[in-house]
Amino acid sequence: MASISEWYAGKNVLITGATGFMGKVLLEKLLRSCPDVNALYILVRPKAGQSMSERVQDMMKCKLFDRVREDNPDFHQKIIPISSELTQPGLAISPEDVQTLTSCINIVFHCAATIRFDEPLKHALQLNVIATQQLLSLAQQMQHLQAFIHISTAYANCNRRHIDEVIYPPPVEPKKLIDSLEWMDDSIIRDITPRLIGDRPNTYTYTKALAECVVQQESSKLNIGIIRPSIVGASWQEPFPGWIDNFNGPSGVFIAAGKGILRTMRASNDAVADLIPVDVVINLTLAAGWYTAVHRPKAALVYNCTTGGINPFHWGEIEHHVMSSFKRNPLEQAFRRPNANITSNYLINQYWILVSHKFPALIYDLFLRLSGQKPQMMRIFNRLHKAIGLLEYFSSQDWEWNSENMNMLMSQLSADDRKTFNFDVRQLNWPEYIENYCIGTKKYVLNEDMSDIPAARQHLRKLRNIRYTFNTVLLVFIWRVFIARSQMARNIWYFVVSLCFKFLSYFRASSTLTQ
Ligand SMILES: CCCCCCCCCCCCCCCCCC(=O)SCCNC(=O)CCNC(=O)[C@H](O)C(C)(C)COP(=O)(O)OP(=O)(O)OC[C@H]1O[C@@H](n2cnc3c(N)ncnc32)[C@H](O)[C@@H]1OP(=O)(O)O
Ligand SMILES: NC(=O)C1=CN([C@@H]2O[C@H](COP(=O)(O)OP(=O)(O)OC[C@H]3O[C@@H](n4cnc5c(N)ncnc54)[C@H](OP(=O)(O)O)[C@@H]3O)[C@@H](O)[C@H]2O)C=CC1
Repeated sequence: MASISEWYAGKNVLITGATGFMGKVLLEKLLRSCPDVNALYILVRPKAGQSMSERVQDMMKCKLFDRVREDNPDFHQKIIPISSELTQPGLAISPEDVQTLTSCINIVFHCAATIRFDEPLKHALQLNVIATQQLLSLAQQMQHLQAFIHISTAYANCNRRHIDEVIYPPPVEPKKLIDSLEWMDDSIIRDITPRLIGDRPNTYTYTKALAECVVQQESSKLNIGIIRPSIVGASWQEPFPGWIDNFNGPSGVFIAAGKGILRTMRASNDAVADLIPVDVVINLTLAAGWYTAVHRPKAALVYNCTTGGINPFHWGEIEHHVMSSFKRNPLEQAFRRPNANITSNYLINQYWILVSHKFPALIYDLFLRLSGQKPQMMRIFNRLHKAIGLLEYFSSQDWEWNSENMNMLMSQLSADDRKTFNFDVRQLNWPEYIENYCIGTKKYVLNEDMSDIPAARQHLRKLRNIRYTFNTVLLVFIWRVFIARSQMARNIWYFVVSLCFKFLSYFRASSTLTQ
């Protein structure tokens, strides 16, 4: 049987969400490990004042593509951008482009989605469900399509504790919901959203569950695979360790902790931190594409792409390794020395928020005001509290995912494919991975130079000295206030001083005796 790379040779691939975190890694891996792939069609929209082509050109300059660039400087010729806005009717693809896609595409990878946890329901539905439906309709017109791979999330069914590799009945029939939301006013939708999402934490997980149902409805007409990654983190090995380009999920938390801003967060020390490296997800996705096309399973196969059941690691351990990594490789211009702690106790967390977040922010903003600058720390903390508030649901509990299909797929690969498209997370060394992850946030998200580490360490030493001085001054001040106001404090003070004095005289006496 042909290897995975051989199978992709000569194929035309369609990717949605190629400008996103996972889409970019998918594009890079295809170009690097399947060099004979014919063309990669990517659906892209203009954004933030940049045209589609400018965006694609910028993307290809990204460091992520360095290895591909080395192997093949003309790699960009294989990438064919197609203008598309997924929230528009017909995905806003021109009739000529529809014609091209329907006549040549062999495999579709659907990565695009809104992953924001606070997305208004109507928009999340539009992008995560309706766009998926429209893409499936387009796929049905593709004359040479062999597989359709949909990227879902392991948390689509996070209202269950144990999650099998099956598509669960949707919370509501997607079509009915789409029809009803069409005529509803935004304010009404906002009001009924909590009732609709029920025991799911946000519109993201809710609409991803509906999208799976929409995909299943088409599974009799197409060869479909569904990938459900858990919390996707920096790359483990490919194209280089620690590659990450965004603040989503744990990355923003790590950065905030590394900068010394985040000191406390609600999370359970013993809960499994189901992180999965992005390269593992992409390798599995490409292998699943190959398997779906070659073996044509009768029903859509779901792959829970998780680590918890295979090589578990816990939030408490993550906290420890993140902190020690940022102490060894500090971020530049930290606000305070990195020292974040997680707790599952609401009241303790609130106490530390007050003492370690709000109080220092207030003092710093006061300092900024007095020095004629605009206060900003309180604003940063308010945003941070909003973000971590949305993540706490996922860090305070754990889930069990069955990952039999991932194991089955691994058993189907040749020894060479298992190396080239490695998704065996049993080999993942967590401390090493977390170290590279933290360094990756520094290098690729914050664009900090590793040569600045000595200066960053020096800055941390300065912060430590400021803290010691501040604590000493505070202690002396509080004590002075007490001594001035309370006879009892004065008595304690004299007692402690006389005790120290006696202790010292005793030592002096005993040392003169021994001479
Ligand atoms: C050491 C302790 C260790 C303890 C560990 C505990 C860790 C727990 C982590 C648990 C993670 C669980 C994730 C669960 C995932 C489900 C997986 C998925 O399926 S789906 C995948 C998971 N999906 C997600 O993770 C999505 C979650 N994110 C959201 O929903 C929204 O970003 C938001 C509501 C948090 C903020 O909305 P809003 O206020 O409107 O702000 P915007 O978004 O518009 O961003 C504005 C600017 O700020 C930037 N920036 C953003 N975040 C941070 C940050 N933390 N910091 C700094 N900066 C940040 C951002 O880049 C942007 O910059 P620019 O472009 O302007 O230059
Ligand atoms: N990151 C994670 O932790 C996890 C992600 N997933 C799933 O993986 C997939 C990819 O996630 P990730 O790469 O992290 O997400 P990103 O937010 O990084 O990327 C989303 C992609 O979708 C595109 N997109 C969004 N809206 C539109 C639109 N209206 N029209 C055209 N394109 C649009 C974005 O394009 P643009 O650049 O133009 O905005 C971008 O390319 C998603 O389906 C997500 O649900 C699953 C589990 C975990």
